[in-house]
Amino acid sequence: MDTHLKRKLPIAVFRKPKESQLTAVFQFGEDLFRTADFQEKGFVFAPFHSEENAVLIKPDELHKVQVPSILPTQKGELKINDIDKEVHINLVKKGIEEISTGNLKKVILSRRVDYSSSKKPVEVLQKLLANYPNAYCYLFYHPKVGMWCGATPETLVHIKNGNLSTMSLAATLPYTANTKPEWGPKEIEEQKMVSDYIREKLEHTVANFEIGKTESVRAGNLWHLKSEVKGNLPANADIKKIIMALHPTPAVCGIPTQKAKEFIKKNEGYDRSFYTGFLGEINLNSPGEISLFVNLRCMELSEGTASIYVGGGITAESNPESEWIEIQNKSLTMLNIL
Ligand SMILES: C=C(O[C@H]1C=CC=C(C(=O)O)[C@@H]1O)C(=O)O
Repeated sequence: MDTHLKRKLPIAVFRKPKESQLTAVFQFGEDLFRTADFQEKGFVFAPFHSEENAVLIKPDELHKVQVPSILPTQKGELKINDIDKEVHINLVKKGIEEISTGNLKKVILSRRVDYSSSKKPVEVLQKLLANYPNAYCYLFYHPKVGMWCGATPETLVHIKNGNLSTMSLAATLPYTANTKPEWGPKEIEEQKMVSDYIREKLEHTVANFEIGKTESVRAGNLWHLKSEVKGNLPANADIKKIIMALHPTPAVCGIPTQKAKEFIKKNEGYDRSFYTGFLGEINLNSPGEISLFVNLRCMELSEGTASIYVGGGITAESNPESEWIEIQNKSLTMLNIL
């Protein structure tokens, strides 16, 4: 992996949640390929704004190894970056105002924070694997795209043997050991909006469509609300259409989707790039097997800088100060690694 990175060649390395196998996809040659219809074989990496097709890393060589067991890192003093607190609070207030006009029901508002870091990518990946066994941990590099890594708790879609599964994941509270979180109406509504959206998008395409019960799940130092979703695909299903119907869900964009997208583009004041896009394997193990995740709890690594991306769902009930604390807590997932 080190040699490949030194030669500045495209690579994607990932480990699925709760699994111990690490997969590395090596592409020889720096061509920038894109998927046309998700029928290709490889690893895809898609930005939030999907005007262009997702980047594809072709598996010129594929390696699967067991993840070496590494102990989780001891957490030291964390330096949270409070710069731009006012900027974010004002953005959230603007979101709440827009919701009060009836133009939007929900919008995810985010920011990017730069930290200086000289950590080697391999070391960052090792730490992600050791600290977040329940997350999808990855490292992605393409000389024409950049270097990204993360530990995401959110599935976009899995497809295998015609069975489809996804999840409705939203709402956040700090993780507390030994006690289950107490969710308020704001959080319950916030997550329900995601479930309703998925229902609307898939119910008529997928047979035996079913949304499971909502449960609290841990993601690092956070709790979220999650419902599992499943169904069966018809034999002639258009995979690209299904993926693009789910991306972006109101867990990362908002309701209604188009208006929320426009609000985000106009007001966030930075380019989300691949944050809140999606990534993962397509047809790598067998034709028709797809395993995609939403790019959350992630960072972009460039010379001496690690840029952490975080956001949170804003509804009519949101409190700007609490939303600020929430994204600070979310940024700890990556900050713990640096
Ligand atoms: C947009 C993010 O999280 C989403 C996923 C789970 C909970 C969320 C929330 O509570 O707002 C967000 O919808 C992020 O981590 O940057």
